[in-house]
Amino acid sequence: MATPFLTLNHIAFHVTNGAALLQELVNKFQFHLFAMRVTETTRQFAVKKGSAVFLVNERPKLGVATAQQKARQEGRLGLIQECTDLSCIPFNHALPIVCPGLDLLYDVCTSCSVDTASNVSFEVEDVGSLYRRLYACGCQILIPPTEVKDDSGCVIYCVIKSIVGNIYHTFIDRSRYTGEFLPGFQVIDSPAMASGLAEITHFDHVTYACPQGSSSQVLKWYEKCFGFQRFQLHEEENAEDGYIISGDGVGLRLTAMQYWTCSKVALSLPLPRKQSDCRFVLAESLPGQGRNQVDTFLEQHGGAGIQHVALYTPDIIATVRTFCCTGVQFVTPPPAYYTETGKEEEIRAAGQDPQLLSQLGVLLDTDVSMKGEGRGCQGMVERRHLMQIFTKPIFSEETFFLELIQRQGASGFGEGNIRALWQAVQAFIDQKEREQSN
Ligand SMILES: O=C(O)Cc1cc(O)ccc1O
Ligand SMILES: [Fe+2]
Repeated sequence: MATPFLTLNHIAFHVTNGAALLQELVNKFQFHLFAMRVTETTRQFAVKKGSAVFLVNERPKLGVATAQQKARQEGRLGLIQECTDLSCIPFNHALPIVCPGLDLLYDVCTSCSVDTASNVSFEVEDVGSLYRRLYACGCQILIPPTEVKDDSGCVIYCVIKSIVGNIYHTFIDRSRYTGEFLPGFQVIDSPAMASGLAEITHFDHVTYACPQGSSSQVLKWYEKCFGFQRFQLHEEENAEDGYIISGDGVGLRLTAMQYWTCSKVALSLPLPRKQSDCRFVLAESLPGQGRNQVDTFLEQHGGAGIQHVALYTPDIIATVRTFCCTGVQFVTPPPAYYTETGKEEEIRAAGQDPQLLSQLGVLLDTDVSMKGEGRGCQGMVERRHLMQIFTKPIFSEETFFLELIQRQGASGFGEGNIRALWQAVQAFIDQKEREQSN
């Protein structure tokens, strides 16, 4: 079976209060609200920054739907006011329309009772053939290929369930659609906020929190169904075990995978294959290491799911500075991180200011490798850098958070950063638990 070419279209949330998450993404993370769909029972908001698009799905208000349907049948109700109060949207734009149809479009309602990021949606060339492949693989199909049209054309999409927790995937062929987002959405003509000093270009990776021992099965499923391939995060990583980081309170196994995307730059034959920009990381805790953030996620989320999404920024310093002013809260790395032997020199060698990084809580790791070795010439040391920071959880539970990442040549993850990020998240969770028990 030919490997399907995928392009990330959007990542969708399912939340109880869509307007609150919208506010957070727009006001704090400076995403731009560009399309929305409001029905009698549900609201869907699409926001973007660079090529990173989030879709905020508000859980349908089923009680309201039933009462309203009844009222309407009895001729007691015209347009429904209750669900269309969008006064919290920080833009002046035309009053929202009430679209026909009660359900969410391009998604399904997740059974998850807490707020969650649960759908990674891809653009594909041929939904029909992908659907046949997925059907043959025994995938659970939630919405078979379905056509949706509006004045700008039509798309075909299907939705399938991943084997990981509450994660779904929507596959969309939008080759016959010229609109901004997807049919059924009202495009919002609001000026994009100047991205200014907080530029995000794309999603760098999506990390799933998985139960212990499940990563290899998940990897096999994604390989079989979508042609994903293993991606090595670290040169010392073992093919069977993944990248294991343990000791000093850390007990983490990471396994990464990537999909193939068809380069849109040159569509000449042979069909160009390009590694995806966005990778998938499977994170599981190691046995016997005590309480930890992956298991906290599984407990509070009610099972496996998307633990975090990493947003790529070409200037992490400027982005973190801006986000601190807009009210984004970041976890604090262990203070010892910046005073470790050699860290200051390492940061300086990367062209960064150690004091500034420490003030902002940005982590920097270096991947050192030999270049030109074994070819008769003298090996040269090549240093590639990686800077990262994690936000505090976005919802009220210790579940989903965002990451900012800037890569300077390094394509994997460094152990120092993973340890420090783990400890930073753990310190936050432990502190919150202490506060709650007092
Ligand atoms: O960043 C990642 O995708 C992996 C990761 C997960 C986690 O729980 C803590 C640190 C870390 O680097
Ligand atoms: Fe990450």
